[in-house]
Amino acid sequence: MPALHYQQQTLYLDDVALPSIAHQFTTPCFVYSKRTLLQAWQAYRDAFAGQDALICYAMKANSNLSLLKLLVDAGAGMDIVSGGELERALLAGCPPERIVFSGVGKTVTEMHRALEVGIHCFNVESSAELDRLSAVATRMGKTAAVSLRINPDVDAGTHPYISTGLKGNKFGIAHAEALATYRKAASLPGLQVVGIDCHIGSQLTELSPFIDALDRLLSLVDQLAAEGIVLQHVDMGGGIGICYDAETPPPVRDYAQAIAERLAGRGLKLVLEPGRAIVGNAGVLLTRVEFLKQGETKNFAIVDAAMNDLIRPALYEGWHQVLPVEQQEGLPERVYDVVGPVCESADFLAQDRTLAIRAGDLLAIGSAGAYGMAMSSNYNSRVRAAEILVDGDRVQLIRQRETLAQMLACEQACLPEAG
Ligand SMILES: Cc1ncc(COP(=O)(O)O)c(C=O)c1O
Ligand SMILES: N[C@@H](CCCC[NH3+])C(=O)O
Repeated sequence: MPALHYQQQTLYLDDVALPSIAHQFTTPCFVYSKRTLLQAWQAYRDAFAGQDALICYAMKANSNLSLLKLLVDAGAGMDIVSGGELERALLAGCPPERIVFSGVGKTVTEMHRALEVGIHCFNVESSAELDRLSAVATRMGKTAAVSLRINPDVDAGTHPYISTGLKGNKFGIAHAEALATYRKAASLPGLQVVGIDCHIGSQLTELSPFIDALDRLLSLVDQLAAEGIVLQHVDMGGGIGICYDAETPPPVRDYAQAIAERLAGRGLKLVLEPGRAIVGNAGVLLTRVEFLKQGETKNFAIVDAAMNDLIRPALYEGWHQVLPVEQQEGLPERVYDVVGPVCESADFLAQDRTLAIRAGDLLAIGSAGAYGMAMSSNYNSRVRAAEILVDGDRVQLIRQRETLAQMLACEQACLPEAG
């Protein structure tokens, strides 16, 4: 049984009817399937079981503590990009030696904390970052394990805003600079060079760009070894893309096999940082239609979720499935833009969808588990949505809806006393 399915015209996530969730928790809210989340994790774990692999879930995709804990308990490491994410990983019980720290702008404070707890590795993205990390580690009397993120200049064929491995992107160290930067890293105090990494983009639905990038990294590994800089691991960054619509991403087993063939006999450990592939299809955004409105050239379904809850359509023209939660018979089908209440024309969740709906109906926005809640904001002073986990027929609140008081607290605390 697929996680999302209709039973007598009502949409269920696993064994839970979605109207009951809306009734209990109101909308908008994110609803996740524990079974789908863990299946996606296990697919990665099983595919790489024969290799010496550390799979670090990229929590930027969804950093809900309860979901992190489920993944940590299932054996996941964590890929983090900030001090905040580090604290989340630790709160979820992730052993520090299973944490890798990515990102172009790590602060002194973040480096200090990561060294203090003893993370597995820093994925360093520039020569200036090497200097800073060396200084922080030396001051603390520690040694920082370092991997250099190399920008392999491979076209990932994904949306330009989520492509990261091209020359024009801010990420990583240029391929041409790689050897010189490794020499520098090897010479600095407080650092131990252990790996090489890349991340060429997100939502890749073909293997060839990953493989091209790996081949470029391995050629560097060989050149470094010839100079006496022997690496222990190669980190291939994020996971394979997911199916939002009609995409046909390759099975992770094929990816694992292609990597295994290339790493055979090299004695290199593998690190991976999948995010979207683990959590993307485990979640839906549940929303209610407030009004139907006929514009001059378009019909609008105005819903209570908005771009502040799910920004992917506005930001990258991300396509998400829209499913009526209760299918109605006898209603006319119309083509709608599904839009939110935010004052932006880009505030749409879907465009040009044929739906048979009425005001008051519930809609489920599909594949909203990754980069949904994690990218949400308070724009238009909207509170952040609740998050709910479904486990078979059980329902668990895993994040309360933010209250207005919570949203206002940081500013209210700065207001001068009345009087
Ligand atoms: C360095 C790094 N690792 C991992 C990821 C996770 O990528 P994905 O969600 O596509 O698996 C990202 C995001 O694109 C990233 O920037
Ligand atoms: N946030 C993006 C992916 C970029 C991930 C971070 N490098 C998305 O929703 O597709």
